[in-house]
Amino acid sequence: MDAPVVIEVDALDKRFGRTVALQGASLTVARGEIVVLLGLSGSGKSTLLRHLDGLELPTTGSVRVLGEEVPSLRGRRLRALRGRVGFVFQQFELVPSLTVLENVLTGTLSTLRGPRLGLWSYPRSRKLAALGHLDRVGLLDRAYQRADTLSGGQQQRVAIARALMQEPEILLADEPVASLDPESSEQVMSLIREIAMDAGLTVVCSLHQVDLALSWGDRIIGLRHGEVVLDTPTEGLTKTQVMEIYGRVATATAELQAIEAELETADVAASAVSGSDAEPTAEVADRAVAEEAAR
Ligand SMILES: Nc1ncnc2c1ncn2[C@@H]1O[C@H](COP(=O)(O)OP(=O)(O)OP(=O)(O)O)[C@@H](O)[C@H]1O
Repeated sequence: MDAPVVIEVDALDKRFGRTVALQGASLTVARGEIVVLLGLSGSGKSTLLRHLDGLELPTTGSVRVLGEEVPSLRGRRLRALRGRVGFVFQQFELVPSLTVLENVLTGTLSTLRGPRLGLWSYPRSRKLAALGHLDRVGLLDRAYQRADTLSGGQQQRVAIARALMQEPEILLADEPVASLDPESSEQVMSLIREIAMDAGLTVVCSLHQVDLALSWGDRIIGLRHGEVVLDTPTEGLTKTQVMEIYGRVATATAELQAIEAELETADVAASAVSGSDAEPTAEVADRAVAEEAAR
């Protein structure tokens, strides 16, 4: 029997003033699927993900998640949905001055009454659960360390443990490794996949690297200028085919060249950084793209 559909987006348009962020985006995701949202910066990946959690409202179109029409949800019903959908962000969004354990515990706040100040204020069962999730992400020995003393990769693993506190059915990840070096990126992506497979989680993760999308996801949904231009399983798919699909929909040669340049630059930066103590890939890639643009 086919797995039930848990995410259903239909003809979604989103405008911010005169900026068109999404146009006619439609997709469905079945329970347990591990999907990559692939696209360049500005293609609408974050905006799409944010609609799935009710953080953005559509201009037109519909967004159904776990059977709920998300834009119509308010108050308690919206919080209940968000409790079933974990979110991991590019910049981790931890509270730097709190311990790792307290940060993980904040993942449970929506289910507790009243504010929580300090570790003692959380029920013991939650603390044990938080320690279990920290163990799962390999950071049990860092539980009492301040979050801002950890490396970027470790902070993202804490953010994953925090999302797991909700025991989500769906995990959304918005460029979770964009600010990490290649080695940490690989660890974090592997971890997300392992956890998803173990728990039968549905994952939608935005990325801009074609190679990573191909090696990590079961399926790629490609966005370009807010439109879905690709929706296909990754098995048997090659980078060249992905580029061809983007090429076919690119209206101007210059635009296609820009796409290729950005993807190539990211690859070159990745190989330049791996195995050395150079600066993180994303920064190298961003600077190279900026230099290219300035030429
Ligand atoms: N709150 C906002 N107000 C105005 N414009 C916005 C807002 N959020 C997104 N946009 C615009 O919508 C478009 C899509 O942005 P979005 O962040 O979804 O793209 P993205 O693919 O996630 O890019 P990135 O990887 O750089 O975050 C961009 O042109 C962006 O400037």
